[in-house]
Amino acid sequence: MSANLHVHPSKPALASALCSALVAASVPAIASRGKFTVALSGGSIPKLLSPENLAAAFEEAGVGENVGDWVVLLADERYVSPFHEDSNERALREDSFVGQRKAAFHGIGQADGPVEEAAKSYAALVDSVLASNSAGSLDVCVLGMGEDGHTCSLFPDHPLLSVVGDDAPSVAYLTDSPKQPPTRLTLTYPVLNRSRLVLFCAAGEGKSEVFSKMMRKEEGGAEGVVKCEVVGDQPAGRVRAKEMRWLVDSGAVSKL
Ligand SMILES: O=C(O)[C@H](O)[C@@H](O)[C@H](O)[C@H](O)COP(=O)(O)O
Repeated sequence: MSANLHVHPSKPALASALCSALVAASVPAIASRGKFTVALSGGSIPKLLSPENLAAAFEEAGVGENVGDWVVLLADERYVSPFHEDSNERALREDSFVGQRKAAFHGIGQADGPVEEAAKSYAALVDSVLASNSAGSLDVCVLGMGEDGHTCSLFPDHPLLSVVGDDAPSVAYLTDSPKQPPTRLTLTYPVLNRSRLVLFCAAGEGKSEVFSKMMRKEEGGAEGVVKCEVVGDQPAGRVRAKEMRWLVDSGAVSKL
C-alpha cells in the first residue's frame, strides 16, 4: 500500500491545508447529495479546524461558506461528559468551527449509562446518518495518529483491530485504552475504509519515530510530497479508504 505524505513547513500551514481539503471536498458532496458528512477526531485536530482557519479556506477557494450543509460526527470519543476536559466534543465545540453551531453536530450524549449501550446508540446514529448519504459512506474522515501509531481509539495489539468485515458494528467501545481516559467509543475499520477520503494529520518530532517504523520512503514524490510504502502494521497504517492523504509537518517526517 502506498502513501503520499504532503509535507508542510509548519503546523499553521498544515491546518490551512486541512481546511482547504475539507472545503474542496464539501463542494461536490453538497452539489450531489445536498450535504457534506464528515467525522472528526480529537487530540490536536479541533484546533487545526478553528473558525478562522476554515473561513480563510473558504475565502481562498472562492467558495461561499456552506457549513450549514455539513453533518459532523465523532471519529472517536472519550466516555466522559461532553463538558469534561477530556471530551472530544468539548474540544470541538470550544476550538473548532463546530462551536459556531452552524453545522449539524452529533456527539455521544451525556455518557452517563453503560458504555456498551452508548456504543450501540452511537452506532445506530452513525448508520442512519450514513444511510442517508449515498453508499453509506463518510465524505471525509479526519484522523490523527498517536506516537504509538494508534488512530481513532484503535490501539496497537488491541482486540478492536480485528473488528472488520461487513457485519462489524460501525462503532465499538473499549475500557482499557492505553491513552487516558481508558473508556472510549471509536469508529471501526469498516466505516473508516468506506470513507471517500481520509485525511490523516500528524505534526511534530514526536511522530517521527513511528513514521520511520511504519513507512518506507520511495523515489518519485512530487514537490512537497514524500512518497512512501506502508511497511508497518500500526493501526493507522491499516486504514484502507478509497483515497487517503497524509498531511504532516517536516518534524513528523524528519526520520524518514
Ligand atoms: O481522542 C483521541 O485520543 C484522538 O482522536 C486520537 O486518536 C488522536 O487523534 C491521536 O491520539 C493523535 O493525537 P494528536 O493529534 O493530539 O497527536
